[in-house]
Amino acid sequence: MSSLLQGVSLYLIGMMGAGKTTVGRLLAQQLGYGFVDTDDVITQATGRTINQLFAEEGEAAFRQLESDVLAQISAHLKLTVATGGGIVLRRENWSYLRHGLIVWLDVPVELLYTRLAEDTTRPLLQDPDPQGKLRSLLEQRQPLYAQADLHIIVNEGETPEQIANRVMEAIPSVLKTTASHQNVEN
Ligand SMILES: Nc1ncnc2c1ncn2[C@@H]1O[C@H](COP(=O)(O)OP(=O)(O)O)[C@@H](O)[C@H]1O
Ligand SMILES: O=C(O)C1=C[C@@H](OP(=O)(O)O)[C@@H](O)[C@H](O)C1
Ligand SMILES: [Mg+2]
Repeated sequence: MSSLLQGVSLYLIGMMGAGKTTVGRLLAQQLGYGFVDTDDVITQATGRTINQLFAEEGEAAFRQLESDVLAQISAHLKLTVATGGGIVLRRENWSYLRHGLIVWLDVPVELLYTRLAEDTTRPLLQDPDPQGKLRSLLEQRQPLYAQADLHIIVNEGETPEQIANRVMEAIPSVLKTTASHQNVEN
């Protein structure tokens, strides 16, 4: 598979709780790729948590850091990149994501909510109605996530391993589509 990909990196996008970090690690192992999580790079570089950054600097400053980090990551091949759920919001980020194959992990809001109900590390969910917040964020972002190369609809009860396997199985179909597009256009 990694020879088929020819070193092209994978970028996982999707909502908070979709499993980008968890599934991304597994995919990196399976592909023999490096693994990078944009949130981890930001917290390591700043020495602050995502909660602290949102509280002390604001979301706009966080988004700028996120774009800067993504720009640097996109210079590398052979990575599986777990992004933060809001990476799709900035147009400039798409030019970096397009360096690789973009995979949308699409998880129903009810499932996201059960996964994140006890979680305190996502500042945007520190809201009186976290499920409603997830719903409105998804409504806003869905058309952006839909620009991914690969759309993986995750079902309840599917393990991270099963999801990673489905991504692996789906990759050749996207590469084939890309190649046939090129044939038509050239
Ligand atoms: N397929 C899955 N089934 C059950 N729980 C999962 C699954 N994938 C991820 N999780 C859990 O959901 C939470 C969010 O996962 P995470 O990988 O951090 O998502 P993201 O990076 O997309 O926000 C974590 O507690 C993780 O263990
Ligand atoms: O959806 C978002 O806007 C965010 C998602 C988080 O990452 P995960 O998607 O890994 O939870 C993190 O970047 C930050 O809390 C903002
Ligand atoms: Mg994550």
